[in-house]
Amino acid sequence: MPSYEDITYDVEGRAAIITINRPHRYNAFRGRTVEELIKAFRGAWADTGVSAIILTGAGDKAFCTGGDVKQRAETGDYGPTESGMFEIGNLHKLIRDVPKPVIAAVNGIAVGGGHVLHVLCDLSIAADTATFGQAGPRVGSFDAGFGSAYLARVVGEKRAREIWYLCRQYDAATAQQWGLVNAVVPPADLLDEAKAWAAEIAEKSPTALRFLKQSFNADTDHQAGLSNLAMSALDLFTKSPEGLEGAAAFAQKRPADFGAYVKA
Ligand SMILES: CC(C)(COP(=O)(O)OP(=O)(O)OC[C@H]1O[C@@H](n2cnc3c(N)ncnc32)[C@H](O)[C@@H]1OP(=O)(O)O)[C@@H](O)C(=O)NCCC(=O)NCCSC(=O)c1cc(O)c2ccccc2c1O
Repeated sequence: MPSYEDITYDVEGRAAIITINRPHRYNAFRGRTVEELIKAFRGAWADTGVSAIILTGAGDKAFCTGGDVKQRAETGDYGPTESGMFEIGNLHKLIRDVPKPVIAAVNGIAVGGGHVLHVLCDLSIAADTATFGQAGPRVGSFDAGFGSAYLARVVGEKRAREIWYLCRQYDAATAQQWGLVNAVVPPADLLDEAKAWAAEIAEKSPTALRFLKQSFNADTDHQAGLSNLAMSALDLFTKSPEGLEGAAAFAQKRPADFGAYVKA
């Protein structure tokens, strides 16, 4: 069993429970977090005792607030990793490719890359205190891959554009009305509800579920190519003066000034 610093990994019954465990940073991910999430998802894939995977965040404030903007403001990247790579694109593909249903138990704020993670999960159950949104254009980032294209499949073009262009936070009731989440429950019931869904899934044919997941994915698998392109673009953009201004403004708790970057 690998030892983890940024996440916890547990198996209860036939459910693997993966928890992002950086509450001091509102469960924002750095390179190491992403690397550990990949190991955990691969472990759950390989474990024949696991029928479904629950992804959640530690504490009651945040599910995941995306990339660690403070780390980015300090070092210009998301910090060191064993592989030397920041593998968020591979994590996105893995959540889709693991042939077992992934349930997001959204226990608080899901924003930026954290919002993208729940969107990519097969199912989302939210605490009624959870909030949802994208933040990239406010902090010098964007996800022009699954984070925008697949989001538009889930909520429709107009709503996806609103979410990205305005960077607002939406409450759980709105998220449910928009089809972003399957169910909303009181915070105290969230994990039990997710486990109950996982137990219900565990009674079903794993082979049927595997084929169904692959079939649902097939229609949007071309977005993986778009995601590769988007991550290459993002790597360049987040190191540009415009991208760095967004991260610096967040870390310095001031509004970003992107005025110099408007192009004709
Ligand atoms: C999440 C918030 C809306 C919460 O606001 P609130 O007012 O409730 O709380 P605070 O702002 O006081 O935050 C509490 C505490 O947590 C720290 N924190 C919150 N979010 C982050 C974060 N993402 N990184 C680091 N630290 C965070 C915050 O600083 C406070 O700590 P103090 O010690 O200072 O008190 C609000 O916090 C917010 O808007 N957060 C930022 C959300 C955000 O911009 N996320 C990142 C978007 S970019 C991204 O996710 C991303 C994803 C990718 O996949 C990429 C891939 C490749 C390259 C780049 C990528 C990328 O940038």
